[in-house]
Amino acid sequence: MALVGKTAVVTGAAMGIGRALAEILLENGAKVALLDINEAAAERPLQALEQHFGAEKTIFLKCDVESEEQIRAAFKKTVEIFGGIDILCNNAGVLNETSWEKTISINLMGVIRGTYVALEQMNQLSGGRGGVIINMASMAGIGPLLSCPSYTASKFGVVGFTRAMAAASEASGYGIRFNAVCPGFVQTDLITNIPVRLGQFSNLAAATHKLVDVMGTIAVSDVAAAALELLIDDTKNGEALLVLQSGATYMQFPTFNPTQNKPL
Ligand SMILES: NC(=O)C1=CN([C@@H]2O[C@H](COP(=O)(O)OP(=O)(O)OC[C@H]3O[C@@H](n4cnc5c(N)ncnc54)[C@H](O)[C@@H]3O)[C@@H](O)[C@H]2O)C=CC1
Ligand SMILES: CC/C=C\C[C@H](O)/C=C/C=C\C=C\C=C\C(=O)[C@@H](O)C/C=C\CCC(=O)O
Repeated sequence: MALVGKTAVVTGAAMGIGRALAEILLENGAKVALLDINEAAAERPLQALEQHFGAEKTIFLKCDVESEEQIRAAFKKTVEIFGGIDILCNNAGVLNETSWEKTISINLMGVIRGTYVALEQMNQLSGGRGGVIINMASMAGIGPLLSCPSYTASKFGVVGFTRAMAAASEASGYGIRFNAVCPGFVQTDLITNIPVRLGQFSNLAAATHKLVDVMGTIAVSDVAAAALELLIDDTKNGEALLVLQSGATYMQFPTFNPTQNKPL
């Protein structure tokens, strides 16, 4: 899908990966609604994006992805201003093993909430224009990160939800592609203060720091470039794209023969 003239919504867009997603979408000709719970953090990046791409191309909407009401209001405003929604990047996420219910509510339920509300606007079966939904998972959605079981569960959930929605969309004719991005460690605020974020698993902080050292970190622009590939390539649906220092790799998952219930 060419992005010129399209409208995108990015959650958690005030900083980090979300901000980079907004930037690459604008660079490729889309209009972008930046949604975030943190209005103050969005102020400067928004000014910079407005200066660079034009004030008419961006809008900031305060929105907590834990609230279906706020998501619906933000999407409605986006449609009023930009005329529709073609792309949703469910990106907002936290790492907090102490408030693990919140981690699940934002990282997994936030993706599901955002998707279901977006379907109201995007689903071709209900008058929408179709499009693409990108969900920000993690390498911890492919293999377990020992120091963050709840975070890992949230990201496994995001990968599973994305793949199931992709199949549902194809079978039903929503006209929407669904893909997940699974980055390794990325240079953002989320990988600071790791011991505090790990809560009862803070004894595993050293092992996690060691993994960061071994794997290295990637830049937010690497993640945005991977997301762009999934957005523009119309053949991609139900993919989980692992993004590491060594490059991006499409994950292979086992397939099952439903009649024999064993791996093909
Ligand atoms: N930094 C990393 O190493 C990796 C991050 N990810 C994922 O990428 C996504 C973005 O993370 P980063 O940019 O690294 O984090 P970040 O902490 O730099 O940015 C997260 C953004 O989400 C916003 N946010 C948090 N809770 C929210 C809520 N309830 N509603 C709306 N916005 C909310 C924050 O205000 C912030 O602007 C997350 O889903 C994260 O799990 C995935 C793999 C690696
Ligand atoms: C503290 C957590 C910070 C950020 C979370 C973020 O989403 C990044 C996750 C990055 C890595 C995920 C690792 C997943 C590990 C696994 O799959 C393990 O089962 C395998 C462990 C190591 C493989 C790497 C290696 O040593 O070659």
